[in-house]
Amino acid sequence: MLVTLEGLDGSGKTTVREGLQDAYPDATFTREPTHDSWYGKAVYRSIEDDDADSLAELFLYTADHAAHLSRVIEPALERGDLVISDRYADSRFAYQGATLENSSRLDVDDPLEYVVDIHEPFSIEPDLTLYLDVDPETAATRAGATNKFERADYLESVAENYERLLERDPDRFVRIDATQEPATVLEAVENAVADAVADE
Ligand SMILES: Nc1ncnc2c1ncn2[C@@H]1O[C@H](COP(=O)(O)OP(=O)(O)OP(=O)(O)O)[C@@H](O)[C@H]1O
Ligand SMILES: Cc1cn([C@H]2C[C@H](O)[C@@H](COP(=O)(O)O)O2)c(=O)[nH]c1=O
Repeated sequence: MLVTLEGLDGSGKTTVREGLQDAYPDATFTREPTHDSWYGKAVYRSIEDDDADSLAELFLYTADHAAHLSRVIEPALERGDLVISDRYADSRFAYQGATLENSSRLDVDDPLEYVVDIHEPFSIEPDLTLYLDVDPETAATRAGATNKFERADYLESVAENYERLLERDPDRFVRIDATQEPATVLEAVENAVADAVADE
């Protein structure tokens, strides 16, 4: 089973992941951008570059996702592991959908749909996606505004895209109010994962 954690920067994904590691010690925990591949390193170079080409950046993230799937996710799912990924394809739909909406690099009506379509032929849809819901101001403050994505005005557009994704896929997403105390957020997440595992 593939479970993904999604949300704005600073929404608390890392905090939740650490709690889930205690509850599910045998699960495969992973993340995007990946931390242990040259594809992920290329993505982090792009994140640090305020002038990065937005279209090139989309394909860097997508290349990292392709390698992540073949090297980590697919083998773990084939072993029968519970796989929990801190960010996954929805981050691309929401973040690069927002970046490309405000750029002249792509001549399409709906950048979010374009990014979804790119993934369709090769990616795997998660069984469950936990959306840690915080407002953009709280997200930017918590994240510390250390890179170009962690600005409240940009995160506003990203949050709108996440709302579109939740609307189009209500059975896959579970919305968690991530402005609550960390322990309450973790409890809600653990309950949602336990329900999904029990239903499998
Ligand atoms: N529920 C919460 N209430 C208040 N503060 C929180 C909560 N969850 C996390 N934090 C704090 O917010 C900051 C960001 O949390 P965390 O690193 O878990 O978020 P993240 O979603 O992984 O961020 P990023 O996407 O930027 O890596 C940390 O200082 C963390 O202690
Ligand atoms: C996977 C992915 C991530 N991003 C953005 C979101 C963050 O601002 C950075 C790095 O993520 P982290 O969890 O804070 O380490 O990258 C993105 O724009 N598109 C993606 O597909």
